[in-house]
Amino acid sequence: MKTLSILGSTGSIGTQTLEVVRSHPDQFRVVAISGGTNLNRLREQIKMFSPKLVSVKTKELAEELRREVGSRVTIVYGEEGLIEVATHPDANFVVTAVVGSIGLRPTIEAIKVGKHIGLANKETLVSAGHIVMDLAKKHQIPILPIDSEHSAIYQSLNSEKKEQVRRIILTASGGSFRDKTREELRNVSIQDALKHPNWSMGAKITIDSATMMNKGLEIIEAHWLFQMPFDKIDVMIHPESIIHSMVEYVDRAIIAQLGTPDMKVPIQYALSYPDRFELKQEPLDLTKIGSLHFQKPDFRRFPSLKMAYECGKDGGTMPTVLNAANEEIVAAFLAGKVPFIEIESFIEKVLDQHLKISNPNLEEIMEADQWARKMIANLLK
Ligand SMILES: NC(=O)C1=CN([C@@H]2O[C@H](COP(=O)(O)OP(=O)(O)OC[C@H]3O[C@@H](n4cnc5c(N)ncnc54)[C@H](OP(=O)(O)O)[C@@H]3O)[C@@H](O)[C@H]2O)C=CC1
Ligand SMILES: CC(=O)[C@@H](O)[C@H](O)COP(=O)(O)O
Ligand SMILES: [Mn+2]
Repeated sequence: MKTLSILGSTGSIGTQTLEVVRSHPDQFRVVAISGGTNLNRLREQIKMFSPKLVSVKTKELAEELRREVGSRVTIVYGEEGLIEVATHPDANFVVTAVVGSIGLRPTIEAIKVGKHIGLANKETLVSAGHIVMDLAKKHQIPILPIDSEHSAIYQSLNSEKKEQVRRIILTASGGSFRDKTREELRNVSIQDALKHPNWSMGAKITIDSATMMNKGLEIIEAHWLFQMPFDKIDVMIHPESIIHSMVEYVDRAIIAQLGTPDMKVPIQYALSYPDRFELKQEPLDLTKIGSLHFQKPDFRRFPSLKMAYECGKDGGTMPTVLNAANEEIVAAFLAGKVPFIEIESFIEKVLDQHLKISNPNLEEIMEADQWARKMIANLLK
């Protein structure tokens, strides 16, 4: 039986993780969950899954929830609350489905106390991949990818020798505005940006898909998860999101994982690994789809991709700053403070001013993260 702590249980990945748990009650039990501000969803989840520990974003929300649930559930809050959820002694597996680099410290603490990790929270690896992967190696902790592309790669690598991999090919839908020129991006609305063509996801990642920063973050995520150099990680636009990613081997064989766009597949795979469990879903019928399409991405159209490759290769605190600046400017876009077309130029300005620290420790990572956030705030004034 896997006993789970779920960081971000009220979000898109969190709720789908709980659906997987519900369909296999004999395999999984929920021990601890965390949400941010969505108390209604947490109330439902407490009723349905009876966790021992629940974390929320603020002290006030914790007090409100505590009054309702009494002593049968422990309620905690803030970053320390996330860490308590991630390290709960009764859990053996942590699903990191919180959004943003706030997931970093809880993931690190979970690894230190021996929890296996199902990782959806890509910002953690982008921000401090070297620290997280070194710790996982030291404590012999498996990090199972939940991100659909990385799950596809994990399945396609199938324990073949790393030296025999020629390249990883990450597929990308191209996001909400794939066929628009940069000129046409000038007047797009928040609502339009939030309409992903294939996936229903949280707001932040949906905007990242539209700028293709999501793919940029995924390049860095793949670098750390699979220990691949950046020149062996390619991106290919594939509008249908049926091929979730591929691995090309030295003999030119390409192995891919396919499926309808449904995050329950990679979530369940991470939870059930090394087994596979039944998943009730319409089967993929390629004869109904008929044809699949592929394009090379244009770096001028999607400057986030270029920035991500450059920051990944530069290393040190550059990816940390890229990620934190992106989180802040996407939040500003979603709050109506900045037009979509300007997202990348804000990030570029912050990167230009950053004095890189090579091989940063956790404290230096946190400082670089905070510095980038302040820089965006100043630029927005
Ligand atoms: N959605 C998807 O299909 C995919 C997502 N991912 C990755 O998974 C992660 C989660 O994405 P997604 O589920 O879409 O995001 P959502 O926005 O749907 O959910 C985010 C979760 O994080 C919580 N949260 C946000 N801020 C805080 C905070 N400051 N403190 C505590 N909790 C917080 C939210 O709580 P609340 O809502 O209660 O405020 C919610 O539970 C991201 O890193 C994303 O890149 C990767 C692949 C696919
Ligand atoms: C479902 C998932 O893993 C997302 O990261 C998805 O890949 C986003 O789609 P894009 O390919 O548009 O970034
Ligand atoms: Mn993805």
